[in-house]
Amino acid sequence: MTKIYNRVALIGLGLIASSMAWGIKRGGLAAEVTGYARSAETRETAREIGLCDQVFDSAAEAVKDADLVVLCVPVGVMGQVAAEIAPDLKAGATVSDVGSVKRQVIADVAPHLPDNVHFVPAHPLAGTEHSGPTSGFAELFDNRWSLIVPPADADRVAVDKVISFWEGLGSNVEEMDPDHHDLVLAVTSHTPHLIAYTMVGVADDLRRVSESEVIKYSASGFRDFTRIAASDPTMWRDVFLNNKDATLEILGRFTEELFALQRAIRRGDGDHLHDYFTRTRSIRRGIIEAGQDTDAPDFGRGKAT
Ligand SMILES: NC(=O)C1=CN([C@@H]2O[C@H](COP(=O)(O)OP(=O)(O)OC[C@H]3O[C@@H](n4cnc5c(N)ncnc54)[C@H](O)[C@@H]3O)[C@@H](O)[C@H]2O)C=CC1
Ligand SMILES: O=C(O)C(=O)Cc1ccc(O)cc1
Repeated sequence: MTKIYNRVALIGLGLIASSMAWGIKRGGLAAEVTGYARSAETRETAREIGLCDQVFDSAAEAVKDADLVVLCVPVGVMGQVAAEIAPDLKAGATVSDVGSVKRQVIADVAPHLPDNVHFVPAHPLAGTEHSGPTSGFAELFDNRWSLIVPPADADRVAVDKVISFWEGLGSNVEEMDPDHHDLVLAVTSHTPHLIAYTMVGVADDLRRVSESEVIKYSASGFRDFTRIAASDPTMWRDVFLNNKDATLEILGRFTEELFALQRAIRRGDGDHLHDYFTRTRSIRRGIIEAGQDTDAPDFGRGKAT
């Protein structure tokens, strides 16, 4: 049990905040956790399940006396929430967030914060397709990366405390610059989500294949697509609207490659397809052999041909 903060305030009580609340309890990372969510129903549920020590009816009350305030709302409303809490932040407090996009969130939040608080944005690379206060679990961040994205002039002590906090929640932590974060996430998370949404939409449009067949006969790839495409629409709308440049860049490259593969299929160019798939297979194997896939214990090992 390592107490890092006296009072932590969680604003927005969905999947990530509820996982943090349970994880804070598990690790003894704070003496007290307070919470606030916009909807009265969410606040009531949070009270019923004992998610926080206190759930307040306003964000201002929840952040009073908090040493760490974490914004756990969709990225499109981060700025609005920062403006709401700014007058009530304790001097010397740290404000952080868990948004999936960093450059726009920093641009939206930073101008509202008083000079006497620290701003240390973060992003846990862990989640599920579920949302809301009952969807969280303490183990969500175990052995997953959390990226810390501090401004260049950030207070080192404040940054190190946020790092210890995420380590206490079970994460492996690395620091990253906001633009690079947004490009990496556009490749590894945002564009893949859009592709999953599209593929499930295509299957839904194709009336010759019934819905029950889609589920019944789906091999694991498509099953994963349907899981991902069940993610929260508000959260993902905000991700794309706020990481426009990087996702458009990656989508542009994706569609070019897709057209090239489409042409190879039409022309019967098996060499193109085989070369392409050989290259992509070696990327996956390289990641696993380098021991960088924290999720894949043995998968694929010893099968190199
Ligand atoms: N779901 C995931 O897999 C991951 C999500 N994130 C990021 O974490 C953040 C939260 O996502 P989730 O917990 O999944 O969402 P969620 O939908 O489960 O929870 C969001 C919460 O914010 C509240 N909220 C919305 N607007 C608000 C406002 N204006 N003021 C106060 N509360 C408000 C909602 O009532 C809800 O309690 C997002 O920024 C998302 O990009 C980061 C990593 C993974
Ligand atoms: O559920 C999944 O597969 C995810 O990809 C979870 C996720 C969603 C959004 C993030 O910003 C980080 C992780």
